[in-house]
Amino acid sequence: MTATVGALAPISRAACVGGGVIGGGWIARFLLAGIDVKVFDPHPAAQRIVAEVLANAERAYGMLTGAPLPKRGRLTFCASVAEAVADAQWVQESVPERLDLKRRVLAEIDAGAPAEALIGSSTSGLKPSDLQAGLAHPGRLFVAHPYNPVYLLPLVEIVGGAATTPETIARAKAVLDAIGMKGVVIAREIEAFVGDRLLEALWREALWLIKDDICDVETLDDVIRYSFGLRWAQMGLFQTYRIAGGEAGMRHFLAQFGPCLQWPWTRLTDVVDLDDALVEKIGGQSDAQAAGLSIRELERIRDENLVGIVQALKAGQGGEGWGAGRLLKEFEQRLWAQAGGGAPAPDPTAPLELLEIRVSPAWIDYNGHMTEHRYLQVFGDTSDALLRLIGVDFAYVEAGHSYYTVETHLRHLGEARLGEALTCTTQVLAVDDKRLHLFHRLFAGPERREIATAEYMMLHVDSRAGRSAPAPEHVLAKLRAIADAHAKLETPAAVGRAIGQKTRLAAPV
Ligand SMILES: NC(=O)C1=CN([C@@H]2O[C@H](COP(=O)(O)OP(=O)(O)OC[C@H]3O[C@@H](n4cnc5c(N)ncnc54)[C@H](O)[C@@H]3O)[C@@H](O)[C@H]2O)C=CC1
Ligand SMILES: C[N+](C)(C)CC(=O)CC(=O)[O-]
Repeated sequence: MTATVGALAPISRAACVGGGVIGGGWIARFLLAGIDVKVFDPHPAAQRIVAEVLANAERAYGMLTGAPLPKRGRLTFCASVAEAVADAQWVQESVPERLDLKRRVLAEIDAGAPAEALIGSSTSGLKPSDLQAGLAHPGRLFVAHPYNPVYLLPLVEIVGGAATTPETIARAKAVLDAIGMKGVVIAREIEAFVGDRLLEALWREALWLIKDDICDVETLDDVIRYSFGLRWAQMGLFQTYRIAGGEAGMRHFLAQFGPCLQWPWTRLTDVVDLDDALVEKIGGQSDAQAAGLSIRELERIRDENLVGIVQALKAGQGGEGWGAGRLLKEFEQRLWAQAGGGAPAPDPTAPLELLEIRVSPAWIDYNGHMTEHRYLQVFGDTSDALLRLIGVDFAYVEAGHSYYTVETHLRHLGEARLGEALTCTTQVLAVDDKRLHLFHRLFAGPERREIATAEYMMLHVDSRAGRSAPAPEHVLAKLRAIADAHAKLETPAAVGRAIGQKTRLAAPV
């Protein structure tokens, strides 16, 4: 992003021990929150794998938000656990799911990390008390169980063991909240916590359905993704079933479907034997379902879909946001608040670069490229970025003043494709005590193809009185500084152009 802020969290240094599927996701999550990360993973391809996950994460963030993310943290690969954790404020352990291995690695982390460092384990099911056994400082160890992909899915189950201090839990929650995650504290430790208890039940049942030839893996996945999978992204199990009880709600639902629990609707108590034949059956059907797409390609498709879902949820509940969408909205507001204000340093040789974003999946129309109203959104976001730069931020608007757009002339010059990087620049053409005349230009791709321009007239308003009003001197001073610098730039040929102008000029023939 062009506009960046400092690290968001109460921490600025993390260590990740294990950089596989989940460790790689944590690394990306921390780095993109502006936190420096040191990594230890003995796998010979660890650096390549982490780089690929990070590239996917950056692509996804570019599509997810136009808010000013912090400057990316520094990534360092280390030769030992001790070197990785030596100055860490948060250490995240993500080594394979084996108690003996985790205990050995956690003992090394505990011995090498500063006394005040938090130590989270990504374990999917081991109890934190079992991980704490033998540690010199067990009070700072807790389970921080994330969901794949860690850089997009916000939930972390925070589970304390017998020795974990309440202060550790509170500090862990504060760090996660600050980096846009949702740390939920699980009241009592239990193997597999809450999420994996539920997933394990579904997984166990699914394996039986495949083994017993009730359906194949693709049919099973279709049953989920065309039905309750869609519901679960926005409401959980209980709220969904409350609605399913009709006007009488949850009590009626329990009365109607409670007896089914006694019927043979489940084989959950039996564990399926994952013998070679079943592994081969599932593996073969899964290969066919993937239709040649690599894991990285599937990850990118998954990420695009998740971005689209979270963005839809951001617009939910009348624009207030809902669930994971509301969390994103609140996170973005904090990012804007942290980035807002500050004296502009106008570069007299060029228009201001105020916005960088990638084309989101939800922005693509039936023509296969960015749909027209998203151009206006990008230009609007660019105007907002300029306003924040001159001090017209949330507090300013809440105090009853703002700039409103009164006229826009948008020209479409080219197309933008899914995932493409967009950059928007602004030239301040003129300023007086009420009016602000701007010219934005939108560029796509690394070669910066100019794909649109927008000329804006904005008016300073007293929003409570509902009429225009002069802007205060501190805002005007910042604007004039930019306008004076931009006065030396060439006025774009399209300024003042009207629709159909050329046709009208040629009409007398
Ligand atoms: N894969 C998933 O969907 C999820 C996994 N988890 C948990 O995350 C942890 C890691 O799982 P994955 O990332 O899936 O496994 P993975 O196999 O993808 O990655 C494990 C990484 O740990 C490294 N490693 C092995 N020994 C090590 C050592 N002594 N020191 C440092 N690194 C070492 C390996 O080289 C590998 O890169 C497990 O506890 C798992 O239960 C949690 C949530 C979801
Ligand atoms: C399969 N799993 C137990 C490792 C899954 C998880 O722990 C959470 C997830 O991301 O599904």
